[in-house]
Amino acid sequence: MAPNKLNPSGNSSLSSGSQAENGFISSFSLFPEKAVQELLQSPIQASDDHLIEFSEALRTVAKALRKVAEGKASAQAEAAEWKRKYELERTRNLQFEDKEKSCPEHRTDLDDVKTNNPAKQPILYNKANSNGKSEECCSKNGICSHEVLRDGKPNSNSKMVKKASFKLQWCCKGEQSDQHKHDIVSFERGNITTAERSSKQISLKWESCPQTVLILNKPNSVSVQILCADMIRWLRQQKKLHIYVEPRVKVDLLTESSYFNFVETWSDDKEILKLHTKVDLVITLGGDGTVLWAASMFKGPVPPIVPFSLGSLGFMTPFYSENYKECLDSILKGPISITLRHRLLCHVIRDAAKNEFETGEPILVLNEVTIDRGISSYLTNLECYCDNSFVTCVQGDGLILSTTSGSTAYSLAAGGSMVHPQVPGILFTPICPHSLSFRPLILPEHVTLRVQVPFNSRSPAWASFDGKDRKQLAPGDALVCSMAPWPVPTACLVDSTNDFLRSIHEGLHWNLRKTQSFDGPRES
Ligand SMILES: NC(=O)c1ccc[n+]([C@@H]2O[C@H](COP(=O)([O-])OP(=O)(O)OC[C@H]3O[C@@H](n4cnc5c(N)ncnc54)[C@H](O)[C@@H]3O)[C@@H](O)[C@H]2O)c1
Ligand SMILES: Nc1ncnc2c1ncn2[C@@H]1O[C@H](COP(=O)(O)OP(=O)(O)OP(=O)(O)O)[C@@H](O)[C@H]1O
Repeated sequence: MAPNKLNPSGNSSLSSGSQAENGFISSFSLFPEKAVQELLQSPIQASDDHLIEFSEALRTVAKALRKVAEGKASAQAEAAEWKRKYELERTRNLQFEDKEKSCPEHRTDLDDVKTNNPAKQPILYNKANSNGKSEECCSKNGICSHEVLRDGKPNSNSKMVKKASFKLQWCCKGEQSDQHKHDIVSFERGNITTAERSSKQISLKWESCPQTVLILNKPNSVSVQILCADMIRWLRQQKKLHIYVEPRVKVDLLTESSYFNFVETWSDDKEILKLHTKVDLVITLGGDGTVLWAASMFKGPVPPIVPFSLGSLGFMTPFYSENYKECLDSILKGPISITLRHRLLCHVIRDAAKNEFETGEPILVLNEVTIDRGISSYLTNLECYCDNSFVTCVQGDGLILSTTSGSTAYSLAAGGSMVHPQVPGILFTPICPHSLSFRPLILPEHVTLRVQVPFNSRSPAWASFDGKDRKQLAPGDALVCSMAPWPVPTACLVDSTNDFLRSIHEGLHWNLRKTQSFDGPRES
């Protein structure tokens, strides 16, 4: 039997099987094949026309739906941006109000700062010191936390030590400059906050001595445990510092010796939220993962981090543990060259939520947020919007939204460019896109990105944050992401550029090639 529209395979046994089950088909089987085809010719053509009409209608509906989704995305992105701005402004206002209450004579100058009067910005205010002498708080080439910290309310907890004050300075090509200093970085009570991002070399100078250090260890490492105990003894005996460790580390230390009774920790995870108000300096003992862990503990401002390398790669860990005493000695004296590593603030927005504000806690990432297909074998289908514009639909294994610090991590493996960590920007890197023309992008730091799992997606997507905390994104859910106002200040061994270049040379053997010899053909 030849193939035809009713029986494309031409398989007669199949059609006879159908006859038994289906009276409609069996009535057609009484006609000869040609007659059946003639009979069906005109209705099938008609139904083809209907199909064409129907598919055109579907296309129009899809277009309209895309428009609606774009409108919704743009409204939600705008709402997220306004929420971020509102929260930032509110925090600042509360801090200013606190200060005004505790120090009403500063009202005029603070008002100038509040209203961004550039003429008044560089100098915060002067205040009589304990000897009655006038003391300038903020010197010419930087901003300092001196006054802010000195004015802080006395803490009810007698064990609490006030945070050390410090001054931030930055320079361009070796020259110090205080231009834009209040636009770029500000801090209240010793917490660093960025209003805009700086691309200059930044140096931190202590105004008073650091007194409290938090040490974070990579787990399950004997060498880290030994180094940590040794470092704590030295910091206590030689530097008279207060020391915090994680509860698990304190247990290990006490098992070793009751000498470590003085080491402080926390019993309730809520106390972690207040750590930034107590800690002057964070020391990490591990690899890049421990720096990511340290950053994740601070949901707002982050104290300066000194990362010691006890891992295999160490892009963010420039300090060698062998000479930790000299390193810490010089860091505690200052000044320290620092890299302000920008973070991304991510919100998962559930379609079931009635509005943006019903969604879960925002998540901060230092490297990247990844949206991938998880265990599903289907292509991801992710609609991406940047501010109010449709960017593209990602069809492939997924998408990485990375900071410039994370550009040497997962994004690099997916074909993204390596970017100096001090460059402000968001990397938009597809993972195995099923399209030859999908090249990675680098977007400016001020944009809000939205990645939406469309309702017609064949499977859910999965978001993970610095390689952790996987969350399912069901069809209709979205992830909104923008640059966070709280960078992670990490101490540099030399400076941010030297450290970055050293890490790509040593860590990745970047552009390593034998030099061509002079011995050979050359231009005459
Ligand atoms: N295919 C990949 O390259 C791949 C896959 C998954 C996760 N990752 C990365 O691992 C990170 C989590 O790190 P972890 O230590 O918790 O997990 P991990 O122990 O699996 O280590 C992953 C590796 O990434 C390196 N790394 C981390 N941050 C880096 C950075 N900013 N620059 C260069 N290398 C970096 C680490 O040194 C480590 O060698 C994620 O944020 C992601 O960037 C990479
Ligand atoms: N204090 C900590 N508590 C819990 N987990 C931690 C802590 N510090 C690090 N981790 C986790 O342990 C894992 C390994 O840490 P890290 O990358 O520092 O060491 P590593 O794997 O030996 O280094 P490298 O990746 O350079 O070889 C990471 O996933 C990190 O998130």
